[in-house]
Amino acid sequence: MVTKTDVETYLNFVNGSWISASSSEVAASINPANQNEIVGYLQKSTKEDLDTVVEAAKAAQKAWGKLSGAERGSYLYKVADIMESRLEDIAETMTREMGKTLPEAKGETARGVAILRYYAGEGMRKVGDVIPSTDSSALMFTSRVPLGVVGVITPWNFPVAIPIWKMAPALIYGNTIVLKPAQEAAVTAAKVIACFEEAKLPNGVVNFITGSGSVIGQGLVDHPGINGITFTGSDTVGKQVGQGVLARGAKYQLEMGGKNPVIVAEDADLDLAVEATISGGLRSTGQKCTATSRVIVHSSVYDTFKEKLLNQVKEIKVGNGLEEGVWMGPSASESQLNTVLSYIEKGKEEGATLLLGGNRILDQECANGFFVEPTVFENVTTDMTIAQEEIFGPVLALMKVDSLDEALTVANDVNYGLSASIFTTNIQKMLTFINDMDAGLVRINAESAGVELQAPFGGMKQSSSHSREQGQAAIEFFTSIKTVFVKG
Ligand SMILES: NC(=O)C1=CN([C@@H]2O[C@H](COP(=O)(O)OP(=O)(O)OC[C@H]3O[C@@H](n4cnc5c(N)ncnc54)[C@H](OP(=O)(O)O)[C@@H]3O)[C@@H](O)[C@H]2O)C=CC1
Ligand SMILES: O=C(O)CCC(=O)C(=O)O
Repeated sequence: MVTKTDVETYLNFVNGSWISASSSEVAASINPANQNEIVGYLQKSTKEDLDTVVEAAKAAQKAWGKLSGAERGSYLYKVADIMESRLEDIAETMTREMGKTLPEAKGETARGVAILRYYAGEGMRKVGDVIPSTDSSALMFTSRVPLGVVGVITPWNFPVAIPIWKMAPALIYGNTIVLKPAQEAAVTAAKVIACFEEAKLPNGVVNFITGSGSVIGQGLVDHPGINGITFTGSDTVGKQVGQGVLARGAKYQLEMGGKNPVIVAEDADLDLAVEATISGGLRSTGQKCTATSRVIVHSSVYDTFKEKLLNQVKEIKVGNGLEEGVWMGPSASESQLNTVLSYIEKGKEEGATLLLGGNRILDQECANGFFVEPTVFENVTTDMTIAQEEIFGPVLALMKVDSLDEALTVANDVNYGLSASIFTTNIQKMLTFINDMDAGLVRINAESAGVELQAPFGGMKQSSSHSREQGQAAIEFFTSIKTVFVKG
């Protein structure tokens, strides 16, 4: 039975104050490890609420943009310190709200802190170049200006890291922001915003509004007061966001799906490859856009690799991510669980062989949650749905090949191109893979997941809008270049 007692209601954060939505309606965010537990209630905001939020962000932008980068950076350093002091609470909320294990949630929150400090430092770095003019008495240089108000639309799978890796660069380069987090992780996002509140950024610089994707997400996309949208989420919604923003001439950046392969060559260190396949594919219950989902293995080592993999996957402890010793939590929501189960059914129908898992876990401790067994298929061919579509669940598809050429053909035979790994000890194979793999991140002897905050992140093909986030690449989206010509 669901009880409402002691459950906090989270408000929108607008112009420096927490306020209710005009609808007076709230939506519950529930714990996917125990659907009877409500983690918090969130505002069901309306288009009118959104207008107020955008107005606040717009009004604050000029003064914020005029601060020096160092001044803006000093605010981000404060936010980082506050978030670090609240790491335990934020991480625990994340685990309760979207299911990833507590150590992963702590790691992600620490990463959020590090991203804030990285971009705080960016406030002191160069933003332009001096370019020689053909006129010898003139000075020509580039400068960067903020876009204005940036709409930040984020998913539930990295409820701290993704909002921060979008908000921190937006802010350091002088934009103000409106964050609309995914409903399934909005309590965690509210706790992140509370760190910005505590750091006393000027009113209106950071704003937070919850509500449905179709009303508030789409409302941001269509809003004339929003100068740029940065989005991470599904392929379908991402394309809709891009088209909507383009239609009114604003700027957009999309990070969408992946169908990431790992190639295991005949000369691979198989123990390393097994460990990385499990970590890359099943950590966070497979809910990473960089998760390994296709495991392309050379026929000469296939049987040994398979046996080692199955032996280790069988040992995975699934359960509530708050409990010590649990390696894999639940799917983040009932709808995500049903999506994963329907892909597993599709895999069976289309002729793949189910080697392990494949079921919802309904035993005592897991009965009220959205748990699914770690699942391994073999005899998967590239035309099958489970070899083509992003599952976002703990499902590995084994595919047998006879050469690196064949492995690369299979690996590239998808619409996505986010991340890819190879396990090999042969330098020539490494170089061929680096050259011929169509992915924004190519990783050698390392799992497909794992992003470093100081390096560009983004995909090829339909994984992104061909832009890059994080590191210094972020400046390209969050600013416009101004070319200045000064005649002496
Ligand atoms: N690449 C990645 O990192 C991610 C990929 N995914 C993929 O997407 C699938 C579905 O996940 P889901 O969370 O539903 O992803 P969505 O793309 O639906 O959601 C991402 C964000 O967009 C918002 N949104 C929804 N509809 C609109 C709209 N019309 N206009 C603007 N914003 C909108 C959502 O709000 P709200 O939460 O209120 O719906 C959420 O904040 C997963 O199974 C997975 O395959 C999901 C998450 C991350
Ligand atoms: O692998 C990571 O750390 C980041 C993945 C990511 O951006 C995502 O899943 O949305």
